[in-house]
Amino acid sequence: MTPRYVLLDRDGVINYDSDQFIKSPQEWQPIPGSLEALALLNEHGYKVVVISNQSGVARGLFDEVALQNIHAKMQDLAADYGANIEAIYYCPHGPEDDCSCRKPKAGMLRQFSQDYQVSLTALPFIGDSLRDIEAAKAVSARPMLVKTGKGCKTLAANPDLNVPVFENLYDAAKFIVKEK
Ligand SMILES: O=P(O)(O)OC[C@@H](O)[C@H]1O[C@@H](OP(=O)(O)O)[C@@H](O)[C@@H](O)[C@@H]1O
Repeated sequence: MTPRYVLLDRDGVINYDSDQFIKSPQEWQPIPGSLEALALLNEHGYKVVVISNQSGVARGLFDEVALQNIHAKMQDLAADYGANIEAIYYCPHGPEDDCSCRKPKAGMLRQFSQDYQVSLTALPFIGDSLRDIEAAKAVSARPMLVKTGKGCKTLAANPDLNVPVFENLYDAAKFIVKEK
């Protein structure tokens, strides 16, 4: 059976976000229910892929070793719930770097599609920011907004978004797995 995928933003969706960035494993703390959400998706045949902007690298706030250590903690805690994150794509560049991978550009989504030979059309992409939604729409994926992280601010600033909105990742995961 061809595996199905769900794409996730990281900060503000899986873990608490911070205006000071998430700079270390100690600062990476899961949002309640998010690790259970990963397990729920896996149990229903969905593989989970993270798509994340990490401009803190370009800003010199942390290096890629620290980022790898953060992701090792995320994977370890997910495994404690029987969940697995299939892949993590991140953009280490800053707003001024004019790269092709920083959301709202869709470079990371396209790279995933190429790596896994998976169509992005209608693929769920769960995020908390407008740039997550825009990146999804750029490749005809299926944006879904959560109200955690920057989600409430995103909703208030963009009342006509016309995307499904969920309280949190667990509610979004329940919605996805209930679909045929
Ligand atoms: O939500 P994802 O993509 O997983 O990661 C977002 C983070 O990389 C950081 O993105 C920054 O945006 P700028 O990169 O400064 O525009 C700020 O919003 C930080 O608060 C936030 O922690």
